[in-house]
Amino acid sequence: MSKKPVRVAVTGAAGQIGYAILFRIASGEMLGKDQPVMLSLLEVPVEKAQQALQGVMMELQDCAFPLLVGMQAHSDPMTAFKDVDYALLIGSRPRGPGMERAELLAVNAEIFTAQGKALNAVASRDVRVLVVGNPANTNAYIAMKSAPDLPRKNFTAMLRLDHNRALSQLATKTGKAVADIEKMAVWGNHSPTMYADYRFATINGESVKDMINDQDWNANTFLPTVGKRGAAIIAARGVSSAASAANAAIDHMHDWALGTNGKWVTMGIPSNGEYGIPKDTMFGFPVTCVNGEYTIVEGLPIDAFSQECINKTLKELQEEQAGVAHLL
Ligand SMILES: NC(=O)C1=CN([C@@H]2O[C@H](COP(=O)(O)OP(=O)(O)OC[C@H]3O[C@@H](n4cnc5c(N)ncnc54)[C@H](O)[C@@H]3O)[C@@H](O)[C@H]2O)C=CC1
Ligand SMILES: O=C([O-])CC(=O)C(=O)O
Repeated sequence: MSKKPVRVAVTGAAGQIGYAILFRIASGEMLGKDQPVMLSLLEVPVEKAQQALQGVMMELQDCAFPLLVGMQAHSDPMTAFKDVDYALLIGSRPRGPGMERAELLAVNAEIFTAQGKALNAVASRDVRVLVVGNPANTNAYIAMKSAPDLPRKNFTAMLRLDHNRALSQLATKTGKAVADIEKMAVWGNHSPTMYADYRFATINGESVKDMINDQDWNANTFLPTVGKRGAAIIAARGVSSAASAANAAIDHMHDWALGTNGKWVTMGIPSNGEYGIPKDTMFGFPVTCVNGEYTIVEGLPIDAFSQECINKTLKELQEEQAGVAHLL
């Protein structure tokens, strides 16, 4: 018997990432090739955006995806999020010329407060939320805080792009296959302060740290390359990463919903105090997933260099959190 369809909301559906992700969700790459989906697509109530969204929907229709059993365009989160099982919050306000960080945080706080409240009011009580729109961790924190009737653990932020970037850099450095790398971890904020940590990583059981054996490369090449990759892509393309961001969002939701078979992945999730990260901080942690639930990989030793990196990214997140506290 075929599975009952699930409702998937995507915000910013007519944007760059929207265009790169919707076709993959509809083809079953996110939730499985046996899982029918209904898409609930949210865009701003602006004629140009709504018209562009209609165009994307025409293309989705033209793909005749067997798993796509329904789709609707929306301009109000209260209708877009009705009964949704999964919500990918991609649309957000980008930083404009001369815009201060505080101003960016404030305009996004408004968007994610409204969307958190709408999820709280109308989404499935089990909705799983991924925030992609930047600043992703703080936007996810705002949405979580605005949805007190939903489980905190169901709000997550996207660190998977940093995780995947780190895997590729390590594969290139070691000359080994990405698929053979296990136990990668990325800690903290989706920003250049994130700490991509390969101390526990293995390739066919061998330690990646021992294989590379170069702390200077770690501190002065690897970490800045992964941390500043978003900016490097903007410099090269003129616009920010979209296909790789969409791919990371697919990976994040896929693994959360369908499990990781014991493999570690990175998710931005609300802390419960693990590794000394204050409760509720939306922080990148290594996790494993089984049956729609994630579990933090606990008990990893944190050396002095790692602690310094973790403290730095935590400090930035706490400053972002403090910057929006009066709006929550
Ligand atoms: N967490 C991560 O790893 C990454 C995050 N991003 C972030 O993802 C976001 C989206 O990126 P793109 O698709 O390239 O941007 P884009 O500008 O191409 O598209 C964003 C879309 O969101 C819509 N939008 C804005 N506010 C909205 C709201 N309140 N409700 C519904 N829709 C809304 C806009 O009309 C626009 O169509 C940006 O904030 C970007 O910085 C991008 C790459 C990686
Ligand atoms: O840097 C940006 O603006 C987009 C982004 O988050 C990334 O590519 O990691």
